[in-house]
Amino acid sequence: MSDSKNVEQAYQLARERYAELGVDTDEAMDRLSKIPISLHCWQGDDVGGFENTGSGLDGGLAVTGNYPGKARTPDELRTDLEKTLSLIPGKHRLNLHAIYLDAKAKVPRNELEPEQFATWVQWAKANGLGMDFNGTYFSHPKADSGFTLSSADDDIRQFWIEHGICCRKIGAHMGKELGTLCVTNVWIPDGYKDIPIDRLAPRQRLADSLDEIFAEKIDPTVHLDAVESKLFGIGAESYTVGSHEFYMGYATSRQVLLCLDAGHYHPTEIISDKISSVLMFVPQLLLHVSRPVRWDSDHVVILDDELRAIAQELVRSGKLDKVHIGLDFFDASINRIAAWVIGTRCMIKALLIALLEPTDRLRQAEADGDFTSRLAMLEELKTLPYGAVWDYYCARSDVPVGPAWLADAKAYEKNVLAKRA
Ligand SMILES: C[C@H](O)[C@H](O)[C@@H](O)C(=O)CO
Ligand SMILES: [Mn+2]
Repeated sequence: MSDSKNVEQAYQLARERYAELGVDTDEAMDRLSKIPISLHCWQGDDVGGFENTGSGLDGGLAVTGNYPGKARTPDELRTDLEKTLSLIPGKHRLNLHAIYLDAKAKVPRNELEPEQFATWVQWAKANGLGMDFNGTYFSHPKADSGFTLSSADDDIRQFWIEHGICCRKIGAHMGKELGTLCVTNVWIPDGYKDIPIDRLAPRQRLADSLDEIFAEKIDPTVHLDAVESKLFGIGAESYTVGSHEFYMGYATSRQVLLCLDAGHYHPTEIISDKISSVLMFVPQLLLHVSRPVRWDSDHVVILDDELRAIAQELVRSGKLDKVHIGLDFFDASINRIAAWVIGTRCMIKALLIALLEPTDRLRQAEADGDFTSRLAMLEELKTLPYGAVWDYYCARSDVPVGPAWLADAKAYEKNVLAKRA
């Protein structure tokens, strides 16, 4: 009782501080509550999926750690997601990969249909969630050569084109069923470990394959396509077919969404600075918010400078409605539910901080050439009591305030995860 009184009192003080700067904290919270984050299913089981083919994770991806209790079945993953979502304020989305099908019999990836994802759609409906989708072009014998949609082998390339076509149909079905548009993302691992002679031909084949996948027009109010670039992967260090330049050109010329993954660039490159440029040329963006530590390590997202900069850019640009915010990290060295909760709460917190900024005032200082005030204000804003607004937002959203969620996650670990040994 006294805790909630403290939260309320701290909020009222914070509200006044922000009001002095012309910022309406209630309005910021209302806007925040309408921004969905697409939670990636693959944090729950280390990108394993439920195909049960015995193929390990590949495609240049790596998950480190062996924390006990990972989800082994679709039901376990859904239960873990329910727990996770109960600790995060707001209404969000689920981002599912094709290898997370829920089917009794084995179904080849080039024959997948909405039927194998029916339980996921039912579950999403029951929980008021939208869904996004991804083709899985890795962890499969037909990806063993290191090439999929850009393969020189016509059979292999055809197999993956068919997979891409199936996935769009599944994504469109999800969008229709759930009444909220689904983004289906394409990421492929194709590349060479060592220096290639022909850099062009695989890229030409990739463009042709994508054109075939995207040939059928789908109602953009139920489904959109996205393509994701990458700098390199383990085992594909010298050449990645789907580079940034390739996909920037492809997405611009075909007017599909570009996916910016925070871990897919040179170590000092940041996606926050790309958002405004890219949005000038593509209709919408998909983000894979991640945290690269020295490489594309997919660490759990935290409230660091780049996360804050991404959120600021989305708010300041006024383009929140053109950007689909997805997460992409996987850490098997800590409690997986906690990893989801930490990363997602940080993403939402970063958006709240950005929404609490007196942007018009800062913009005016910049327009006036008063860079002294711009810098001074940016620094002063860093110590304003956004934590009190965040706590109040959690309380009014009926989720734990402050670190209280951790006890809940630990209890779940003891009562559920630990029993999965
Ligand atoms: C599992 C994801 O699809 C994958 O992480 C992809 O989005 C990526 O970022 C690959 O590095
Ligand atoms: Mn990604």
